[in-house]
Amino acid sequence: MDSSFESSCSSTGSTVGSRRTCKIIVVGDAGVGKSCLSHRFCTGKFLSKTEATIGVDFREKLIEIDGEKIKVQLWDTAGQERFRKSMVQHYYRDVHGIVFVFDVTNKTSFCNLPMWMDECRQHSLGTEIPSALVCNKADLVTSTNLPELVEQARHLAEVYGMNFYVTSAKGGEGNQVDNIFVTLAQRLKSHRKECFNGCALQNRSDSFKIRSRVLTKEQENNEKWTCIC
Ligand SMILES: Nc1nc2c(ncn2[C@@H]2O[C@H](COP(=O)(O)OP(=O)(O)OP(=O)(O)O)[C@@H](O)[C@H]2O)c(=O)[nH]1
Repeated sequence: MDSSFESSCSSTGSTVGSRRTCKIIVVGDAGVGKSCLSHRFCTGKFLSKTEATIGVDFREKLIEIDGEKIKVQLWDTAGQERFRKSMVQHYYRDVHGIVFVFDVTNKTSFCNLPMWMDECRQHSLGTEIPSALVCNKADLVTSTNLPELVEQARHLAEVYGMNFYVTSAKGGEGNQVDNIFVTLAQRLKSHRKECFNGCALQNRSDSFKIRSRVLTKEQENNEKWTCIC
C-alpha cells in the first residue's frame, strides 16, 4: 500500500494549508467495538476502558495517499438507541464512507446489520457510498464459531459491494484495522480523482462535499459523490 501515516490523531494542523477531509461514519450494535476500532486506528492503541458512546465521538487522523495528505475524520456513533435519539440526523450529513461493524461472538449484532443499512438508506446513504463491513473481536474467535458467520458476512459484503475485514481492535501486529479506513479513503479518492485534480480548494476546512440532495436525476446517476468547488 502506498499510504504512509502520521503518528496519531491530528486536527490542529497549524502548518497545514488546504486539506481534504474524508468523513467516515462507524455504525453497528452497542458493544461491537466501534470506539475501540476508531481509537485503534487513530492512536495505534487498544482502548482498554470504554464506556457506551453517547451521541457521537469524533476522532481524526492524517494519512497520505499518492502524496496528498487527507484528514480521515471518524464519527463513532452510539449503538444504543437511547443514546442516538435526536442526534441521528447530524451523524448522516455529508458522509463519504460507512463502516458497518459487528461482533463475531455476537450473532445478533450480525443479524442487525440490515437494520443499520436501512437506517443509512433512510438518510440518503445508499450503495453508492463506499462502505466496509467489519467482523470485529477476531481475537475471541474459536475454530467452531468463526467459519459460518464469517462466510455469511463475506457474502453480505459481496452482495452490497463492501470491503470485508475480519479484525480485532485488540489484536497485535498484522490486524487489519488501518486497512479498513485507509482503503475507504483510497476508494473515495479514486472515485473522485477528477475532483481532486480539477478543483481549487477554497479554504483549509474543505472536504469532499456531497450535494446529493440537490442533484437532478441524471446528475445523481453520474455524480453521486460530488465536490463542490
Ligand atoms: N477481545 C476484544 N474486545 C474488544 C474488541 N473491541 C472492543 N472490545 C471490547 O468490547 C467492549 C465494547 O467496545 P466499544 O468499542 O466500547 O463498543 P462500541 O461499539 O463503541 O459500543 P457503544 O458505544 O455502546 O455503541 C469493550 O469492553 C471493549 O474492550 C476486540 O477486538 N477484541
